[in-house]
Amino acid sequence: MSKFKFVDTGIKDLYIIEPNVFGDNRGYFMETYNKQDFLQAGLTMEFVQDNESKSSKGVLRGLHFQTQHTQGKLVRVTSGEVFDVAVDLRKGSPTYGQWKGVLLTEENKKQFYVPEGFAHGFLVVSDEAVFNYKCTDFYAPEFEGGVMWNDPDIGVEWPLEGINDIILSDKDEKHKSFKELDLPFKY
Ligand SMILES: Cc1cn([C@H]2C[C@H](O)[C@@H](COP(=O)(O)OP(=O)(O)O[C@H]3O[C@@H](C)C(=O)[C@@H](O)[C@H]3O)O2)c(=O)[nH]c1=O
Repeated sequence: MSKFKFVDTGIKDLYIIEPNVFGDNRGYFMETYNKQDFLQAGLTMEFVQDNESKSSKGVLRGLHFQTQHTQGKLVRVTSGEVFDVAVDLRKGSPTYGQWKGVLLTEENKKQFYVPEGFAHGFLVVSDEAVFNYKCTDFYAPEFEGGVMWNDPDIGVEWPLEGINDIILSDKDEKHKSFKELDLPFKY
């Protein structure tokens, strides 16, 4: 029996994954990844890099992708809360240009699998958040790309209530618009 629930998002290959949490008088235990269970659900990717970042409220990291060494990302939050977003950038996909957002929190322990060919980003909605993720390919800064978080054609509905300032990196201030992108991703 799989220790995970793989929830369809309406976008092919993009999943919300809910782990089975075993609580007892000591606290809890959960598996956060299990190759066999993922394989059984049709998720055949292999991970080669694990990352962690910490950010304060209002930090928005995104929307990122790599044009070569494209990365699938299995993401989760171990402290705090973020609104996590994936945008389908695969030409020929029936959901090309569409986005999906999910609240990932320390409490709900949800994970999001963002496959290759998607832009990915998140907004921190708690005072601080620690973000952890596994990637299917290595960081390749020479192939880094991004699209503006507030691109009007993508139209992500970020939960901005209670957030006075959006905090971006210099890199994230300068991304192109969706219309200006010329991407290699195929469905
Ligand atoms: C992403 C990454 C960054 N770095 C370094 C480069 C830089 O000096 C510092 C911070 O990098 P960045 O500003 O690109 O970090 P960040 O804005 O957190 O980038 C991440 O954002 C989220 C939304 C993603 O989807 C990730 O794939 C990644 O793009 O860390 C690595 O050494 N390895 C890595 O894999």
